[in-house]
Amino acid sequence: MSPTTLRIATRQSALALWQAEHVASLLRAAHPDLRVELVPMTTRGDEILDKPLAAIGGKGLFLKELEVAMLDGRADLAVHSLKDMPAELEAGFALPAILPRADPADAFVSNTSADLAALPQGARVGTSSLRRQAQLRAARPDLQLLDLRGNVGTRLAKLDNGDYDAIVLACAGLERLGLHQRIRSRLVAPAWLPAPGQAAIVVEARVQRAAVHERLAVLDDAETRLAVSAERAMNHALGGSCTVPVGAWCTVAEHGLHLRGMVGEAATGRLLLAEATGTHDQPEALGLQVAEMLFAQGARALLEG
Ligand SMILES: NCc1[nH]cc(CCC(=O)O)c1CC(=O)O
Repeated sequence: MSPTTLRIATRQSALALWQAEHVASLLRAAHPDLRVELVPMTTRGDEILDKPLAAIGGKGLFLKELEVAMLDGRADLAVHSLKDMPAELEAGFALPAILPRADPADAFVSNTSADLAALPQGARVGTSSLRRQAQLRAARPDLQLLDLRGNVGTRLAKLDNGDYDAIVLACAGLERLGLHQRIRSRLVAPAWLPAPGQAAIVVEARVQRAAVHERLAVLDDAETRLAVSAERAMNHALGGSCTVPVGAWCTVAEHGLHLRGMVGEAATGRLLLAEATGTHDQPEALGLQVAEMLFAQGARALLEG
């Protein structure tokens, strides 16, 4: 029997709520008979704001409570930013819908400088992402890199407060929150790589709930699924977690896929880069191939810190 109500588990940050509401309205439009409700909740990851994510257990912290709600029957699905998902899904869960990707670029945000090159010598840049730190260090070894965690709004407030000369955020998140005007310049591939899965919103549900999957199928974007499958396969092969600086960017053309991958070292700004092309039917094989190329360049030493 097809469900008549779908309850969406979501975190309560402004970005998470926007994304859950976005999925809800797409579902209501696709299925006029369906009731769709949000079930907002707080996760461990939202509560611990004073420590780097890597030190407190990583990305799974933002998912656990939402997955428990699905297991308990308090929610039917959960909406996430794909880049916040661990490389490996929890057993019994699937991603029945991957939405069309937004702008995957990172954003340079500053009240004083127009872009990275314009920052004064020794300027203070805030980001807790090791991937962003490594690429900042590579481009501008002189910069002072400072930790910065919290929701998008919190990070912007700390910038405006004068704690930093610039910060780096995802363009997609700023656009969703109506903060497009905060983007001073875009940090774009191939010179700057986003996180695997950046700018893709995904819907998670229990594997066994086939009727829920049927309702969600209409939201799935085949091209985005191909691109992020390659990026996530690469990240997974590299042992990907948020404790390692990994960037990935896959483009999809009629004749095939093109994947670029990066493993970096935040402390030195050393970057290993690799790229390869593959076919539409084997995005994971392409991800593995680029991971192998990075290992051949010595990625293991960087990944093991
Ligand atoms: N780590 C938080 C997070 N998770 C997803 C996004 C942006 C939206 C997306 O990538 O879909 C952000 C904010 C940021 O990195 O600036």
